[in-house]
Amino acid sequence: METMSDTENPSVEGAAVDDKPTHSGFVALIGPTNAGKSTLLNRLVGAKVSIVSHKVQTTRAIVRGIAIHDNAQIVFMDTPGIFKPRRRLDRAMVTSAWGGAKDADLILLLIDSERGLRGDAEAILEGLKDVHQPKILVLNKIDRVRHEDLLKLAAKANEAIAFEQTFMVSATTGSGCDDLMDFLAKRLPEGPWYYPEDQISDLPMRQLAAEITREKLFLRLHQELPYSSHVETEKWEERKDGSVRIEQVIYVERDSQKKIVLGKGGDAIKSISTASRKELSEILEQPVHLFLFVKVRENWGDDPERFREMGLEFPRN
Ligand SMILES: Nc1nc2c(ncn2[C@@H]2O[C@H](COP(=O)(O)OP(=O)(O)OP(=O)(O)O)[C@@H](O)[C@H]2O)c(=O)[nH]1
Repeated sequence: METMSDTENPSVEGAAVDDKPTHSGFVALIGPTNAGKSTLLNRLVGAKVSIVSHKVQTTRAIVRGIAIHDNAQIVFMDTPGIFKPRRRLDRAMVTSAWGGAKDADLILLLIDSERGLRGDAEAILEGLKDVHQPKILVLNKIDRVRHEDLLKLAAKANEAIAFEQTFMVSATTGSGCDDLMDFLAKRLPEGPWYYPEDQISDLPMRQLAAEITREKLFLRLHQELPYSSHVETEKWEERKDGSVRIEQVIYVERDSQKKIVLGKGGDAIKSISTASRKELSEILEQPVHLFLFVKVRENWGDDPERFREMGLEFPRN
């Protein structure tokens, strides 16, 4: 793998092979839950770094995907959904999301154009007024709405905030995504790249592996399981034969949830495990032996230790 200090890597010197200057920077994706942030991130980065599921509030900690487009390296910060906080964990997520926005070079506000500005979107627009970075509006799910409604929505949002640009995209079909990337690549400041070219995510592998299992868990059980479940990778053992043994614990809050995760005769856990193992071995390009355990841990949503593990700050009030 090339490193930033590798003199062979032309980007380190601030100029790419064709002598055009390199650009790089951080882009925060902000938006109400279910706006499609994870789907868009996966499309733009071209590799799975975040969870896509039908369940709201799947994204907890900030994860990043890195896209290379023309001479630019675009580092995306996928923020947790911003919504009205109830529990402490929820409040930490909101704080973390805004924190992410303030660290970024550019802010992308992603709106589900079918839902428009109702509910959380309005609160986010309000919050964005205090954020000074350049803001870009991205209307998503354009495959679901009429063009004239899109134009009305764009006008309304631009009345509330002075967006530098408005894009209309569909994260699922990819429509409009190239234009967005062209813009971001040019708009980010000139400068050397932050990460080696072949690095797609700076999420530690253990955490990425936990995210993958969590995704399978939600995909399989999204009707029955509350989003309060959590996956941790406890052991990671590279073996001489080139395979890896991974042990993960799925934490739930109640015994009844444990039964759901296990399923009848272990059906559910088996299929979650198979799906996760398959994807992990594709990503890691090595055979994976995956062992899943289910444990009940009550009120983990109020446990400071969990916050630390997820890279969040425990709120004091
Ligand atoms: N029709 C359509 N559906 C989309 C599009 N983008 C995302 N979706 C769907 O919208 C739902 C939510 O997408 P996610 O990417 O999980 O949304 P998110 O903003 O990351 O959600 P949180 O993690 O809860 O913040 C999923 O069912 C996606 O398949 C789109 O462009 N068109």
